[in-house]
This record gives sequence, structure tokens and C-alpha cells, in this order.
Amino acid sequence: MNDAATRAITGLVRPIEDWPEPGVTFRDITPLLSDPAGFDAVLSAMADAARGLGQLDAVLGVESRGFVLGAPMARELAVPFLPVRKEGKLPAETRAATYDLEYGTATLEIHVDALAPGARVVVVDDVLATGGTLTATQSLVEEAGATVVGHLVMIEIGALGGRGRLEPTPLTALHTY
Ligand SMILES: O=P(O)(O)OC[C@H]1O[C@H](OP(=O)(O)OP(=O)(O)O)[C@H](O)[C@@H]1O
Ligand SMILES: Nc1ncnc2[nH]cnc12
Repeated sequence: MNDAATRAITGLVRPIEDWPEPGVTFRDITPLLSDPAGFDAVLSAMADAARGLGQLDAVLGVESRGFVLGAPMARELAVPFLPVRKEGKLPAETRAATYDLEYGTATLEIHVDALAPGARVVVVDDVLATGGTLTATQSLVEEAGATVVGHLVMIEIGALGGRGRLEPTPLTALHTY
């Protein structure tokens, strides 16, 4: 693992206790995003991990923090960036998946014409908690006849067991709490 990325995450991601509800330790990435060297280290490490997954046809980013990481990664890898959005935001025909979060429920959507059958994609997000977000995203990809070759997150919250829900699809996390 990239030491500069690990240092950036452990030094710049801020724990906020009992937010957005009691019992949750929220991992706030905003201090890292405002540190250009730290942000660059994390993006480089994530792009390196994505290159290790072999040929990729697209990077999918999950709204909203997955956009912040996924779009610059797609640019670095020179592949399309495809947004997976919260309900009601995408203008053309969509498919949808509803899922549970650590603190609520949500629905994600993707444009029906975003993915070609057979496409190989990586899904990018900032945090893996319960795995609901990435599981729902994978189901959207598979409904399109495409394949998630890997999930890629900056931070894994190990105690919530999300990794197990994603098996056998590989998950790379730059840092696990
Ligand atoms: O593994 P899970 O339990 O699904 O949780 C992880 C998801 O929760 C957060 O997003 P959130 O839905 O809070 O939206 P945001 O990125 O717009 O803040 C985070 O950015 C991940 O997408
Ligand atoms: N504890 C947490 N911190 C940041 N983002 C999250 N998404 C789900 N759980 C989270």
C-alpha cells in the first residue's frame, strides 16, 4: 500500500462522533479534500489499484462522495466516468435499486444506456460501511449485463461487515478502521 496515501487518510480524515445520529462515528473526508498533496496521494493510490484490475471500460462513482474520487480517477485512467445517482436526479431512462445505509435507506439510479453489455467496470466510493451502496450499485451493473471487476474505496469500516456482502467481487480499501 502507498504510504503517502495511508498517512493522508490517517492524518486528514476526521472522526465526528455521534453524527448524523448517536452511535455513528462519521469519517469526514473534507479536510483531506482540502489538502492538495494528500488528495493527490489518495487519487494516485486508487488509480494504481484500479490498474491492477486489468482492462477497464469505465469508472462508476456513487453520488456524492464517490463522484469526488471517481471522476478524477477516470480522467487519470482515460476511461469514461459514469455517475450512479440518488433517486430522481438522472434525466433519461433509468434503472433503480433501493438499499439500507448505516443511517437510513436510499435509492440509487443509473441511466439505462450508460453501460454496454459485457463492459468491465470498477465502482468507486469514499467509504464502505454496511456495503449496501456498493451491493446496490453492483446489481445495477449486472442488470445491464456488465461486470464489476472490483470495488475500490478509500476507507473501510471493518466492524460493519460490508466486505463480506461484496464477495466474491474483490474489494480494495486504502485504509480500514
Ligand atoms: O456501505 P454503506 O452502508 O452503503 O455506506 C457507505 C455510503 O454512505 C455514504 O454515502 P451517503 O449515502 O451518506 O451519501 P453522500 O455521499 O451523498 O454523503 C458513503 O459516501 C457511501 O456511499
Ligand atoms: N461512518 C461513516 N462515515 C462516513 N461515511 C459513511 N457512510 C456510511 N457510514 C459512514
